[in-house]
Amino acid sequence: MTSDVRPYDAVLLVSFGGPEKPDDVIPFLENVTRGKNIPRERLAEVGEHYFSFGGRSPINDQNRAFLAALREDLAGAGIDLPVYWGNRNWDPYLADALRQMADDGVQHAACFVTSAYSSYSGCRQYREDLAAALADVPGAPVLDRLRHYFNHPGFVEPVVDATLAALAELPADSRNDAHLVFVTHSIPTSMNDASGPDGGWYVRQHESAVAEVVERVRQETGHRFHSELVYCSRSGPPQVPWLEPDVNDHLEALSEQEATGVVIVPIGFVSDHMEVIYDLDTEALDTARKLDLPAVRAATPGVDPRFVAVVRDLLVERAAAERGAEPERRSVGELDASWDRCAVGCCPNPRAERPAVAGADA
Ligand SMILES: CC1=C(CCC(=O)O)c2cc3nc(cc4[nH]c(cc5[nH]c(cc1n2)c(C)c5CCC(=O)O)c(CCC(=O)O)c4C)C(CCC(=O)O)=C3C
Ligand SMILES: [Fe+2]
Repeated sequence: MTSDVRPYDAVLLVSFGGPEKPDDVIPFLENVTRGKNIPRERLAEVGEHYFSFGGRSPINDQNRAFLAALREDLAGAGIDLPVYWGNRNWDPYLADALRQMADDGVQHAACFVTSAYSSYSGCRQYREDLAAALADVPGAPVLDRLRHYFNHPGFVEPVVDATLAALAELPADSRNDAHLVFVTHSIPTSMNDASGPDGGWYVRQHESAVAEVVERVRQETGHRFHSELVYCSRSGPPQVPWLEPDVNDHLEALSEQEATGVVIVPIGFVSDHMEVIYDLDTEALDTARKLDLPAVRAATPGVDPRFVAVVRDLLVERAAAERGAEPERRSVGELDASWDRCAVGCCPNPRAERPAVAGADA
């Protein structure tokens, strides 16, 4: 039975954090954008996205649900480990979680980050913020980071099922020529060019996940759908190039090409973040409506039991590797299972170097 998790004595869920009431919105945005080159107009605009949902991001509730499901999953597999939760940008902060862990005598924790892909924003920035939190907390545990899971079957399978379910919701006569529009968070092209150990991994990992979902949808439906990888939530000054096309521009192009319908698959997001409920459900679906283009947004993995079990699989896998074994590393598609420790210089900070945990140099 694969329940040996030595040397780990805790799991830490590491996430972004989000505001929970209107008064939180501005301080949260200040936390996110400190030291970043984000125009004031963009900040005001993003603030309005949060205010239009009552000043409350869905992300913390998503993480609470994930924590509950994860505790149940581990207990069900006979793994008796405490699970903690800390965010980069909002309460409960990473340092709060580490303080609690130190008080509880935790010595060696495995971190699961709610970002599936490699980039400075999705990887090293979390590792830096964990290092900064460690520096604030005497007696905090040693931290390892569980590997990227964009190509773990427990992530890919829920996305496939969600895509099939969304396809079934399209009007029957628009289904066969529908496009699968895979969406992820845009980042500066320079950040993609530098992502992973030798560059380009952010897009490469997405393309591999997309290809695998499209192939599995073909196996299920007997039909290879048109598909594209596009982007949402661009920020930064207009003269700085970010990954394109934007999902709204892409929908317009599809409409001009007389596409019959689209399924919007938020492949870059593990749960319903503000980007999903605003940038996709509010803005992109509105664009599609104006274009008279039938569109359905596919669900995110959220608390799908297969996705929750990814944490356990990676925990058991990494624990075995730390004990010197050679565990099976599950992955699907053309890329191998991702690395356990990021190489020195992996996903570099575009501004200034800061200490980071859990790298090859740790
Ligand atoms: C790759 C990536 C992910 C996915 C990986 C991961 O999940 O971590 C992600 C997630 C998220 N981004 C989020 C929110 C924001 N991101 C911003 C700004 C930025 N994101 C960037 C990239 C990413 N972001 C970048 C390059 C910037 C520019 C500033 C900078 O260089 O850092 C801003 C500032 C305003 C704006 O400029 O839009 C906000 C408010 C939330 C919370 C949502 C909620 O509340 O539900 C989540 C999960
Ligand atoms: Fe990295």
